[in-house]
Amino acid sequence: MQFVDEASIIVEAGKGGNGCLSFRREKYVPRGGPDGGDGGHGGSVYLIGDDALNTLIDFKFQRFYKAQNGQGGMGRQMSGKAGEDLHVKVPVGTTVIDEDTLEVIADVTEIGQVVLVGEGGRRGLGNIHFKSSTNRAPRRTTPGTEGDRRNLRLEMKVMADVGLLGMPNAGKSTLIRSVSAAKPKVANYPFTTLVPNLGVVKLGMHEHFVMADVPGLIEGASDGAGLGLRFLKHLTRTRLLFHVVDVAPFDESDPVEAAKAIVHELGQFSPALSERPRWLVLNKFDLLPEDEREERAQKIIQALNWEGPVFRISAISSDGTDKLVQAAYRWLTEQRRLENEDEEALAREEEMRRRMEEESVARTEARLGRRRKRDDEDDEDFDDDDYDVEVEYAP
Ligand SMILES: Nc1nc2c(ncn2[C@@H]2O[C@H](COP(=O)(O)OP(=O)(O)OP(=O)(O)O)[C@@H](O)[C@H]2O)c(=O)[nH]1
Ligand SMILES: [Mg+2]
Repeated sequence: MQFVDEASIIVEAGKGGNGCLSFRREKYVPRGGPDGGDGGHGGSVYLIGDDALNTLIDFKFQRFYKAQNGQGGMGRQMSGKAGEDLHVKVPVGTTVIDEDTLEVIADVTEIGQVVLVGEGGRRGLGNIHFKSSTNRAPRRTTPGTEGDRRNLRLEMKVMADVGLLGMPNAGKSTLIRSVSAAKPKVANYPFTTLVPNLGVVKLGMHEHFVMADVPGLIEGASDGAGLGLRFLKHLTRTRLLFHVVDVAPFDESDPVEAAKAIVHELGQFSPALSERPRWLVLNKFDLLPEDEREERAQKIIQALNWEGPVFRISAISSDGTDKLVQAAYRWLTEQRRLENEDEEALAREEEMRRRMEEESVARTEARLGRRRKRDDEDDEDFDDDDYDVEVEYAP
């Protein structure tokens, strides 16, 4: 799954300091010569690639970046201090675009890569420079020039490694809140999540993976019920799916039926996606008395003929979530290693992508057919063009 994380910022380099107009004034030295010093150059703004950052979220809170102005020149031939440069850290993988000309200024692809985005203003010259044989008392100076000011758009493509799948209210957003810094809205009603959310799950300094929370699915979604299946396509590029099941729905609906419905909808939407590695994540165990838990788990596992990994968690109290994300991280790392080593695995992955693309084309065609039939219906929901989603951060 590919999300585009975006931010708009303004960078402003420092103004150059003005040159100074001054004459020597000392006792016993009448009519001293010019001694106005130069201004200092304005500080420049640079972006620098940093691998400790994974998202552009910080730029939503701070939009304005200004380097220091150069100091003005002073009497007694003293130059002003240059303004300090400003280095703004951006995640590796950031594309920098001039928002006014839409020109791509740079792709930050390496750690420590430095990109000049705002050049500091030039210093002004003091009157000391303008002394000549004909003019011994020049009153001329030059002003410092303005620093560059630019509106920049930062864009970063984020791939989600793990996608969450489940009924509305299953606790998907609660899970992502508990294991990452993302804070999507959580509420006890269906369809709380309306747009996909991304969370970066950190396990250590450099160990992390990205998890995507998408709106819940319900039975009939493949025919357009609820929010439909359009969000599922965002899961097609994840490596691993967590099927989150609420083991104790508050409306006392049957968790087994709910779990089956998801598997069914997934198969309807995309046979290829339903072959993606998937783990069963049984959630809200805290709501069951201890002596009923295992029985409930077994019931769901058997009804689904489930043979893959199963995790029992309580997203709200973070019970079992550490184990889950650690297992996922190990699995993802192993998977990447295999893919790097094994050309066959790579080819399988390519083949899977190709199939998903074909399916997507077929779905679009089928929808167009349906649309022609009922063209009075609201077809906004069936827009296939929103493949790239802007990442939504909760405030
Ligand atoms: N007791 C308990 N409640 C939970 C747990 N996980 C989630 N909930 C509650 O279940 C409700 C739904 O949680 P959400 O995280 O919003 O569910 P969701 O799957 O994101 O729902 P949609 O966005 O509507 O698809 C909220 O009231 C949560 O507080 C849990 O482990 N235990
Ligand atoms: Mg949600």
